[in-house]
Amino acid sequence: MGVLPVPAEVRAILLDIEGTTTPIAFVQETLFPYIKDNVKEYLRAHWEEEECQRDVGLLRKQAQEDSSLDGAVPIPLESGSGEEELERVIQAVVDNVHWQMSMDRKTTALKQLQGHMWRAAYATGLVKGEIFKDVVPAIRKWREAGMKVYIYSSGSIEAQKLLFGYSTEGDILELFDGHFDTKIGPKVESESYRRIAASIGCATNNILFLTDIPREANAAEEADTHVAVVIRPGNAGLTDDEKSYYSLISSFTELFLPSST
Ligand SMILES: CSCCC(=O)C(=O)COP(=O)(O)O
Ligand SMILES: [Mg+2]
Repeated sequence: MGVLPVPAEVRAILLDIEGTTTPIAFVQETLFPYIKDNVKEYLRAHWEEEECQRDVGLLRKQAQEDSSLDGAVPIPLESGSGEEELERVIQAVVDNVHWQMSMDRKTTALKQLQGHMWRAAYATGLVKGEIFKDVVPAIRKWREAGMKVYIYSSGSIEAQKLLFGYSTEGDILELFDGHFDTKIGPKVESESYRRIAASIGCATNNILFLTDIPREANAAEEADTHVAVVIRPGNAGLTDDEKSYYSLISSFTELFLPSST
């Protein structure tokens, strides 16, 4: 590690969040416990709202797709009215959310609900999005050098905007030219990177993707996107093969842009 020259053809930097811009500990020890602790109350309070019903509908559909998986939790339709019936369905949603989270599933259904639930946590100041110190100054420099900067996270776009809008560095949403989540496709599938390039309006090799997860780096690379794996405190260790194969950085300041002499 030290200095990583950015290929001259790169026009856009695509950033993962957890383990890249943000400590894994913040996601695992602050954001996720908030969901586990509050999901039942949230569902009770918002059940009649259209957005909540859409989220439950997505979770129910996902539960049907997951029905053959070990430990899968089905979500029944409400049959009839009454407090007891409502509680039965809400409990099934809670159990489903807990089950998905126990495996750190990245389903769009789970991520949509999480994004909606975090709104109150950020807006009331209970939670502030943690950002590594090198991130903001580096992105400012990249942008000054004419680079476009995008986010691609499994967290929903709404959750991404909350994290950066209410961050330890203030509201830094202006630093990003756009956001992508799993609605464009999973991060471990190369087609997602082709779709992102098409959406940005560039070729896949005009993009440099920074992530902590080798499987994601591999998918991006298969689509001919440049990649670097980010080593941050608390990230999962890499194998020796991964360490020697991928370009590695431990701080965004290690990226060297051709025009930043
Ligand atoms: C952006 S909100 C919290 C992040 C999250 O829910 C998640 O699953 C992290 O995934 P990433 O793709 O950013 O590693
Ligand atoms: Mg990550």
